[in-house]
Formats: sequence, C-alpha cells, structure tokens
Amino acid sequence: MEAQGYFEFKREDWQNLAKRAELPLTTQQLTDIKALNDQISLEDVQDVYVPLVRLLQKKYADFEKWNRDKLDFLQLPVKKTPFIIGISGSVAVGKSTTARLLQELLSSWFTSLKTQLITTDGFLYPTAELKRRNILNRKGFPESYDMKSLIKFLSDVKSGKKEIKVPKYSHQVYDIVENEFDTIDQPDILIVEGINVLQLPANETIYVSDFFDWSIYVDADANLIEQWFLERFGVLLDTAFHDPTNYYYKYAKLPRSEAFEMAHKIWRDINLKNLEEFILPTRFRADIILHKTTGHVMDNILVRV
Ligand SMILES: Nc1ncnc2c1ncn2[C@@H]1O[C@H](COP(=O)(O)OP(=O)(O)O)[C@@H](O)[C@H]1O
Ligand SMILES: CC(C)(COP(=O)(O)O)[C@@H](O)C(=O)NCCC(=O)O
Repeated sequence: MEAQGYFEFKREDWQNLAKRAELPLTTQQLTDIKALNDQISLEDVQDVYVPLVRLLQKKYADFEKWNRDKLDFLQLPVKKTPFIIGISGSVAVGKSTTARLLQELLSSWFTSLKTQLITTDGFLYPTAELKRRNILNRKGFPESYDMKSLIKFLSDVKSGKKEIKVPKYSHQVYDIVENEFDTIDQPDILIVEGINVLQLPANETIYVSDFFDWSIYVDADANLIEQWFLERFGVLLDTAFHDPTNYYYKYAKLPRSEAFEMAHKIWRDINLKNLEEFILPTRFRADIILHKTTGHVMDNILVRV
C-alpha cells in the first residue's frame, strides 16, 4: 500500500503499545461489549482497540486544552465543544461494527464523557426522492446524500445546539423511516460513520471532514469486502423470510443461488464501483487506517505521523 505520511504498525507491534495488564475495562464491561457486538473478537478489542482508544485519549486531552486556552486568550466565555470522529470505508467493510465498538469502549472507559453515534445513512434522500431524481441505482454515491443537511447538522452539533433530530435509515426497509429520529444532545464525543464522510462534494464550500477532530478509514481488499457483503446479505435474507414488508423478502423467496447472483451484481455494479470511484480515493485523508484481512482480523494499523 502506497502510504506516504503514515507509519505502518504490524498488529504485533501495535498491540505492544498498550499492555494487556493495563486494560482499564472490567471483565464484566468486556462481556457486555461482547454481548452488544457479538461479531467482534475480544482479541481485537485488547490488541487493536485499546491502543487506539489510548491514542484517542491523548488527542482528546489536547483538543480540550486547546479549546480552553483559545477561549481564555480571546477572553470569551467558557463553552463545551464536542470532539467529532469520522469513520469511513466501503459498504460492508465493518464501519458500523467498528463505530459501535468504539462508542462502547469510550462510554465504558470514560464514564464522565457522553459519546454518541450517528450514521450518514440517515442523510440519504428517501427512495421517493431518489426516484424523482432518477438516481435510485446510485444509492450511496455522492449525489444520493443530502449533504447540505449533513453539514448543517454537524455545524449545529459543533455550536452546541440541544436535541438535534437526525433522520433514521433502515437497511430492512431500505429507505428512510418516516417520523423516526435519533436525537443528538450535546455529546462530548460524536462518532459520525459513513461511506461519504471523507469526500469533497463538488458543490460545497465546507466539507463534512472540516468538522472532524479525528478520522478513521476501515480498509480491506475488495474481494474480501464482497464476501462480507454477501454474508451480510445472507443474514438479511434469513431475517426477511417471514416478513413481506422487509425489502429483502423478495430476494428471500427466490432460490438461494438466484438471490446471491443478484447480490453479486449489486456489489459489482453499485458498491464496488462506488468504492473504486469515490470511497477509496478518500482513504489517505484519514488520520488512522485500520486494515483488515480474512475473518475481519485487523492486521495493520497506519497512523498519520
Ligand atoms: N470485526 C468483525 N468480526 C466479524 N464480523 C464482522 C466484524 N466487523 C463487521 N463484521 C460483519 O461484516 C458485515 C459488514 O459489517 P458492517 O459493520 O455492517 O459494515 P458497514 O457498516 O461498513 O456496511 C456484517 O455482517 C458484520 O456483522
Ligand atoms: C445504504 C448504503 C449506501 C450504505 O451502506 P452501509 O455503509 O451502511 O453498509 C448501502 O447499504 C446501500 O444500500 N447501497 C446501495 C446498493 C445496495 O447495497 O443495495
């Protein structure tokens, strides 16, 4: 991987950065995390995420100090500014799993800090609007997101606005769910996860990443990501089988091989295309690149130095 400006840690070296003995989580906390993220191996938590959170802790302390010093020097009233972390990567690479785990770790570890999480799926245009714009087959591509609203949301969060409502996307419904929202209410740390968070959309003067204090790109070989996409598709099929309102119901009723043939086409013509054209080019904008290999095992960690 051509990665100028980064230091690449092999997993073995990275895991030595935080001694297991110093793991500040109790066995119960670890068990709770495992229960919430049953896919995640505790080895990954200890070897990869503990050093990651330790590094993040340093960045957060630095951020807080700078905000305090800045306001003090400018003789402005003290105010809290949230620290925003962006997480990017391909569809199905494991962004939401990583984001949820990070939120869990931060919440268990830094109990006095409020950590919230959103996914930019909520800022996709609803299916009706995608149809109206004739871009239904471009879901996930830059033009399928309401970037103005996403930037307004981030600007509201940074300025400390209370109880901000974020639209909700459902993978099962395959659309924005009407009248359902997540509420972001003055967090100390906000994690923003999505394929588009490091992109520079052509018509904006402010980018999503301008609001980030730290960013992570989850990376893997495209052939592996396709496999993970197909495995997730299989899980979605199994849960859709008895529910005609589920988007995947029509695939669940097809012979399994036909359904997977369709999924392979969706991967090749939409998600892989999007990865190659719009997502992968943003990889080296991230502060940290988490590289995964077979079985979702993290093997390399690249840090911008
Ligand atoms: N660390 C992991 N170990 C095992 N499976 C994982 C891991 N991370 C993600 N997965 C699985 O890979 C698939 C894609 O992950 P997901 O977090 O939904 O990706 P994304 O949010 O990038 O689309 C899901 O089926 C998820 O359960
Ligand atoms: C909603 C998404 C754009 C975002 O994906 P995510 O990163 O949440 O997996 C994606 O899941 C999607 O629907 N892509 C369009 C093609 C498809 O997979 O059906």
